[in-house]
Amino acid sequence: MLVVDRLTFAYRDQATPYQFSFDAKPGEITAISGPSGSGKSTLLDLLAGFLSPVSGTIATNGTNIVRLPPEQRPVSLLLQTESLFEHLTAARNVALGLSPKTPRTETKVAVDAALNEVGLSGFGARLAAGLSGGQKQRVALARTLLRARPVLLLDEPFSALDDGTRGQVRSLVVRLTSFHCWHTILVSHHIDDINAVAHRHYRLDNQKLALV
Ligand SMILES: Nc1ncnc2c1ncn2[C@@H]1O[C@H](COP(=O)(O)OP(=O)(O)OP(=O)(O)O)[C@@H](O)[C@H]1O
Repeated sequence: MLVVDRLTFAYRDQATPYQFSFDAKPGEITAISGPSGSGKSTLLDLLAGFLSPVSGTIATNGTNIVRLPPEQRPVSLLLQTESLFEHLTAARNVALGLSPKTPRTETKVAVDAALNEVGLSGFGARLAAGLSGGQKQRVALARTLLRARPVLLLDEPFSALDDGTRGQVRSLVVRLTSFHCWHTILVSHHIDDINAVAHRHYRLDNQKLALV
C-alpha cells in the first residue's frame, strides 16, 4: 500500500500550500486529474523526490520514504514522450533499467524477457529514433520492468498516441500493474483514459485531492 499523508509543499510566494493525502493499492491504477496548473506535476515531483515537502509522509508498505533521495526511492517515472535516448537501440534503452555492474549475459536475458513481456520481441536492435510512439512507450515500460520499483508514476503517458495504439498501451499498463503488483499513479486530463484503466480517481483542486 502507498499512503500519502498530509504532504505539504508551497512554491516561493505561494499563499496557500498544497496538502496532498491519498492511498493507492498494489496492483491498481490510481488516477489524478485536475485543471491545468492545479499541481499534478508538483505532486509527481514530490513523490519522485525532485521536490521536498515541508511536512507529511509518503509510506510504501509502512516505510516512510519522504527523506530518501530520488535514486533510493522505490519509484519510476514515465512521461508522455522523450523517455528514451533516441540514438541508442531499444535493448540499450531497456538495459538502463539495470545496474551497470550487471554481467553482460544476465543483462541480455533480462532485456530480452522484458521486451518480450511488452510485446516487442525482436525489436532490441532497432534504434529508438526509428520506433513509433507506442513502441517507445513499450520500451520505456520494459525498462521500468527491469528497475523493479513498485511505484510507477505516469504523466499523460497515452496522450501522444493514436487511438488504436493508445488502447494497446493502456491494456499493457493495466496488465503489468496487476501482474507485478505496482502502485501505478496516472496523471491525466483525459477522462476516457481514466475511465478505461483507473481503479480509483482523485481530483486535484484548491491545493487538495478529493476522491471522485
Ligand atoms: N518551479 C516553480 N516555481 C514556482 N511556481 C511553480 C513552479 N513550478 C510550477 N509552478 C506553479 O505551480 C502551479 C502548479 O503547477 P503544475 O505544473 O504542478 O500544474 P499541473 O496541474 O501539472 O499543470 P498542467 O496540467 O498544465 O501540466 C502552477 O501555477 C505553476 O505555475
